[in-house]
Amino acid sequence: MDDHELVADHFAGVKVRWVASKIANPTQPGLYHPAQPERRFYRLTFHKRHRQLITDEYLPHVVRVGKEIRTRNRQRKLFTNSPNYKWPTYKHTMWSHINFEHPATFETMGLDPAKKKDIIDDLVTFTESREFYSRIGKAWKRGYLLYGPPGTGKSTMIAAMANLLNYDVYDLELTAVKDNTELRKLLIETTSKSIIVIEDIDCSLDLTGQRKKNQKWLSDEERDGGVGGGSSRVTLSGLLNFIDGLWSACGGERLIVFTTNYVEKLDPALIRRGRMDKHIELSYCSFEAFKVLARNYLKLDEEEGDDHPMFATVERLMKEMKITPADVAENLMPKSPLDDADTCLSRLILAMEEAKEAAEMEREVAAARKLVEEKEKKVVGMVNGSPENGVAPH
Ligand SMILES: Nc1ncnc2c1ncn2[C@@H]1O[C@H](COP(=O)(O)OP(=O)(O)OP(=O)(O)O)[C@@H](O)[C@H]1O
Repeated sequence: MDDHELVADHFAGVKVRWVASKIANPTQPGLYHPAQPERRFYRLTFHKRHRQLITDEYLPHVVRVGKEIRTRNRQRKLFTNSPNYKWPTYKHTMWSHINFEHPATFETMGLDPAKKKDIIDDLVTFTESREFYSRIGKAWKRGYLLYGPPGTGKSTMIAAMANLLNYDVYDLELTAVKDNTELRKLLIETTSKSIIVIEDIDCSLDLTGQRKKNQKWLSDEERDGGVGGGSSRVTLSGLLNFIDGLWSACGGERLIVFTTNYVEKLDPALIRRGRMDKHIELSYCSFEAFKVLARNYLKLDEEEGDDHPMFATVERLMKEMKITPADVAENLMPKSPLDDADTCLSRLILAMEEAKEAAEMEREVAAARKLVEEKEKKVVGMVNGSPENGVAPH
């Protein structure tokens, strides 16, 4: 607001007026008195019969909405503990950061609409549940496990989550963490309204549940599944403490997201509900997901987007073979200024047909190999005279 500008507002049927004012500082700057800044303030006027409403409800409302606007407008950050990122920071912290500017949104994600809605609803409900969490005595946090083959959109979804909720992202590189103590320190430095991400959790730690028992020469931490190879000594139990302890140690809303290509490799303790509350499978591209991508990449309008003549072929091929959203996206990407929707769709169809042929060929080769192996077994059985494996020699 400019000086002396008047702004009217309405709250619960009551009209109030705000005026921006300032008071110049009366003290003259001198040798021992540096110039003081003027004092700025807002004058709020309303009828005195509304005093109760204004002090009890309106002012808290203004503060809350102000905070929301500030959060919405703030520049979000991507923090990382990776030793490769070394930007100078104002004060030394364990995280370095850059501005988070990933453009992914749920609208642009190729995902089945029902699944998309379910995830968005879950996230929005979480952010609006501060009182609920406090009432049931749980820390205000939620864990998501994103799993599926490479190129199905796990990282993209994390960016879409951050953009939807206006959260910062802490990309935790577990292999760069020295030990459990350092893990805890990193955790304590994270702020509210953030997503803590551990990508490819199966590669970061020995989390298979196959603890290295009977190896007496190993330290407790190494036996417990500490990261091997490097200098990190983060263990599975350290990570479990991280997830559980974090929430009790830090207030404010936080999400923790793990991604993996091999969900079956993970220790069940790590992904049980309560730690990873929502498990989301990201899989090969469905026809519904393809339509979202086609609409975005080819700039088809709503009507054309569901109706392009080549879509029927894509739909048929999608039933006969598997293709990741990443491969669909790559094929739909124009490769020259002359590429139009038909060119991009033809390229995608060709790629799908080639991939289907290659998969069929692979299946045939595998079947032939199996046949040869069975024949070899039979011959060996005949030579050894085993009646189970083949015909016994006369
Ligand atoms: N569901 C999707 N919707 C839109 N784009 C996608 C989707 N999945 C993948 N992509 C595109 O493919 C690229 C790779 O996707 P992404 O990195 O999110 O996959 P990922 O599942 O995290 O892979 P990885 O397991 O290898 O880390 C992205 O840059 C994005 O453009």
